[in-house]
Amino acid sequence: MAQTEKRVFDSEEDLAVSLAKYIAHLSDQFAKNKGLFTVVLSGGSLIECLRKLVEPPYVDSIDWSIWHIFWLDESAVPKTHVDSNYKLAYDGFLSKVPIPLGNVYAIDDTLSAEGAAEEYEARLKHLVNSKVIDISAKSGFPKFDLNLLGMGPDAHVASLFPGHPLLKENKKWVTFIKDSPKPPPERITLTFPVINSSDYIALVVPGDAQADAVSIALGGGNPPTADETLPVQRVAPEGLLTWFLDKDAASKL
Ligand SMILES: O=C1O[C@H](COP(=O)(O)O)[C@@H](O)[C@H](O)[C@H]1O
Repeated sequence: MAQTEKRVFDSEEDLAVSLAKYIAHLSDQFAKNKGLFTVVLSGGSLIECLRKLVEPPYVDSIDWSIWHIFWLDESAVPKTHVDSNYKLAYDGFLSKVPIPLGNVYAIDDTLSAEGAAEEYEARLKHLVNSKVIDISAKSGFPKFDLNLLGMGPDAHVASLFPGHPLLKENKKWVTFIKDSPKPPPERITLTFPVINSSDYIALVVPGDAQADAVSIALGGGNPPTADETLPVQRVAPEGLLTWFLDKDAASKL
């Protein structure tokens, strides 16, 4: 069982402030101990929750030069498309902080979903060889320092959806889906073994739409189908899992 902590805030604003402090603290810790900080970004509401990080005091105190940015999942659409997780992250976060361009590893938007997944896995392997990304001694999968996860109302994380065979992928680092129940249908996603090799995972969940899923994951409730755990219930990092909930998301706990 992963080491887990739960933080509940009165408002989404308080959640965003605490998330910025948490990330800034980890960034300092990795700057001192490793000189590098590998960070994985989700799409969705996560990016809006990072808004305090691009404001003083954090924007000025963080050593952005050590940050290396990766994507948890991406839609198979051009980077200019409204469904692009790259576009969301660029507009809301990356364009506001001085992370070196060469440290931003976007998923290739010129390839098919299958091709982009293969290319991203090859790129991650290259970055392991060049010692930008660690490998977990325990799992043999890439080990990111911080994984910033969101969760959908159906308890999906990344592009790993309830009941989908991809939940059980245990060999690939990066895979693709062509029948996503949430549009757009074609997506690229990191797999659970990679997600769970992370040193730190922040599961950032604002809003009441996710309250049922939160209550199943944290309150011991039953998943909709008894024989199938929800995607979020499979999140169990080697390091520390911290839930960031506002009071609406935690309302059914
Ligand atoms: O489709 C996606 O949804 C999840 C959850 O999004 P949210 O808006 O409900 O927080 C997101 O984490 C993922 O990156 C995205 O592709």
